[in-house]
Amino acid sequence: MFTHSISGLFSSSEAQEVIRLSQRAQAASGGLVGGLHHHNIRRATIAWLDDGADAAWVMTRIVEGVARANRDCFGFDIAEFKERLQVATYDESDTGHYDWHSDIGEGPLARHRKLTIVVQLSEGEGYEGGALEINLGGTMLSAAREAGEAMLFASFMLHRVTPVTRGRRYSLTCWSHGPQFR
Ligand SMILES: O=C(O)CCC(=O)C(=O)O
Ligand SMILES: [Fe+2]
Repeated sequence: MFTHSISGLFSSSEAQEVIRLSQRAQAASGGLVGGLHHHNIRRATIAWLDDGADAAWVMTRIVEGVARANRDCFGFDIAEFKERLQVATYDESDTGHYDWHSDIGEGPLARHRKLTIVVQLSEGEGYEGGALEINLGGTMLSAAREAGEAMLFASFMLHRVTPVTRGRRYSLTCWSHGPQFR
């Protein structure tokens, strides 16, 4: 299997705190970091968590979760975390979504992505739609919706976020890197 979930990687108050840190990062940069992706494939606002002292615990928790899951389940050759933590906001106002895609791409970083981890930051009752789905080739796996739940999958797997039809969904995404799959 190329997917694995971790229940309660963050508590719901920790998830709230991550949202707060991302809003502060965005305010500090005049809202321009990452910015708004507004096209047919993806409609979301992106912020990157700075690695200042009060956000360092977030990365530590992610690295621990990924390392444990990789040891127990994936066994991938993972060497580094080369990208900052991404907080995405999908809003009802523009039916935020992310169509089917793989996280492995042409770029110097995207080429070396091995494992993707996505953490739910919003409470599942706070929005409708906005489901993170992973295509297992015929069957679909829906990620748990409670705040703090983590879903990990091989970065080459197709996944999507269905349109948010009510409320707002925040998610935290991080990629780990290593030698290209072969
Ligand atoms: O927000 C999510 O649940 C998924 C984000 C994602 O797939 C990505 O940033 O590549
Ligand atoms: Fe993705």
